[in-house]
Amino acid sequence: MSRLPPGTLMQRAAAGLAAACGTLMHGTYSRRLTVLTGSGDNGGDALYAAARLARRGAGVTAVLLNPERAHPGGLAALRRAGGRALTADTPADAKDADAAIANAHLVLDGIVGIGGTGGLRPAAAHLAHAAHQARASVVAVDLPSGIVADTGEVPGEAVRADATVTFGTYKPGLLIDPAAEHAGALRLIDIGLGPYLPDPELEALQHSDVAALLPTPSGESDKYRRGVVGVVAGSERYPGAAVLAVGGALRGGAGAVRYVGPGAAAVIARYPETLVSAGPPAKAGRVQAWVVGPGLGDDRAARQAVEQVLASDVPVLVDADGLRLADREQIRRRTSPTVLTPHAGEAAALLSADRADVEAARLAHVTRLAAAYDATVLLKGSTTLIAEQGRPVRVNPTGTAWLSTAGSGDVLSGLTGSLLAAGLAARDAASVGAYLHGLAGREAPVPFGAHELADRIPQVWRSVHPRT
Ligand SMILES: NC(=O)C1=CN([C@@H]2O[C@H](COP(=O)(O)OP(=O)(O)OC[C@H]3O[C@@H](n4cnc5c(N)ncnc54)[C@H](O)[C@@H]3O)[C@@H](O)[C@H]2O)[C@@H](O)CC1
Ligand SMILES: Nc1ncnc2c1ncn2[C@@H]1O[C@H](COP(=O)(O)OP(=O)(O)O)[C@@H](O)[C@H]1O
Ligand SMILES: [K+]
Repeated sequence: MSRLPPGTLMQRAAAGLAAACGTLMHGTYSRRLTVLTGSGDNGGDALYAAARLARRGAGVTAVLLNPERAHPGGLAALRRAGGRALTADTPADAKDADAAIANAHLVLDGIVGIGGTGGLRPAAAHLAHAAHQARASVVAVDLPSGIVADTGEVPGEAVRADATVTFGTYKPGLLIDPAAEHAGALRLIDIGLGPYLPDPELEALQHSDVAALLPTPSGESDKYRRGVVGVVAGSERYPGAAVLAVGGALRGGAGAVRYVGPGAAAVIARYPETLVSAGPPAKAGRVQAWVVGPGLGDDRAARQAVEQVLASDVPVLVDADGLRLADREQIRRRTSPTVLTPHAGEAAALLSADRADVEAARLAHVTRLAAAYDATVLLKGSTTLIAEQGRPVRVNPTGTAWLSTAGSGDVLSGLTGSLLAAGLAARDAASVGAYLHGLAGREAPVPFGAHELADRIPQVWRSVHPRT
């Protein structure tokens, strides 16, 4: 801001916002736009954008939450363009304000942006509620008011938007649930901040990033050089978990999958290419990474298997029952990478916290878990996050709620373990595993069973990396 004439960034933001709204309303003439206006610069962006739309023929009503502190330049511009302003808490205006929201084609949420703290105050919450009830599309300016921009938490009432037009850079709250669910479709407006932004605290891989990380065999390759992944999963009671984890592992780029446990007959029946050993893991042949835990149960053999795998000197992925059985100090002492893949309930148990608190504050909890275990942690659920101490947290941009089906986590752990065996760093293996798994969930015809996810991986692999 200090390098540019005053107001330049706001004008850039308003121009981008007006263009996006014009597209969303399919034009401006005879369109009715209502602007919910707070007292900060977020309201200023909204008012200047509305003034541009009013000049192009839209009928604009601004509802001011705090008239004395409404952005003066923005309000003057709106009035010059023929827009009208109402005061939210004046009884004479309140009815007109409700009508303007109910009859609008589009409602702009300019209540608060990155300066907001806490949930919406009552007057703002009333307008947000009215907008949600109305037929209008709701477009949030920079972010849906009431969410925490930096964390994705929603501490109270918040706007529910159909789309969010955000400026300069994505905010964590637009990418992490529960806040991300309030944002709708995202549109980023470049206002020239790029060269001046600090390193991100949160990052999301794109197709090209994933393509560059995918393991590809070369002329020198043989099955051992490609990496062998060992899978310790399943039990007499849950043989299916072994099949699903091996199914994921066979599609993750390792050269061979070695299965250790009581589910060998079921595994071989479905995947004859699997190498099987009766166990325990310490007696099985050499592997380049282990996956331990899905459907393992919690008897003595299971406990011993987890301990032996953690005692190895190769990367280990611990999932499901493995998370309950693993000793925290043993994980902290390991010198090879460890990846933990809890869902919110398992993460809560590991941290002695409440599941609901984990789901309400995913970023804080995944970060805490990575520090407490000195491990790479992939927290599953409506938003998947991958944390490792000292590195930006990764948020997975793929996925669908259809993935919440029994056994889908088993496929993910096999897949991710295979990427580890193929030589990816722990954080990359977890991010790429979640990315492909989430794409498979989007591509598979719904409703699907977890084994269909595994079958879908080669197709999404090729869609990410067409030359394979
Ligand atoms: N910083 C920048 O580089 C740019 C910022 N811009 C805009 O400026 C916004 C930030 O503006 P401000 O820092 O003025 O802050 P905001 O406009 O986000 O909000 C601050 C105001 O809202 C009130 N408020 C805070 N929490 C509230 C709550 N829970 N319920 C009701 N009212 C509440 C406060 O009293 C304060 O006056 C950004 O989100 C963006 O829209 C853009 O104009 C582009 C450039
Ligand atoms: N609401 C949701 N939206 C998107 N993905 C979800 C949702 N709920 C669960 N998932 C994903 O589905 C998978 C479920 O894994 P998990 O909880 O381990 O189930 P299981 O133990 O039955 O295999 C994970 O990849 C998780 O991220
Ligand atoms: K807003």
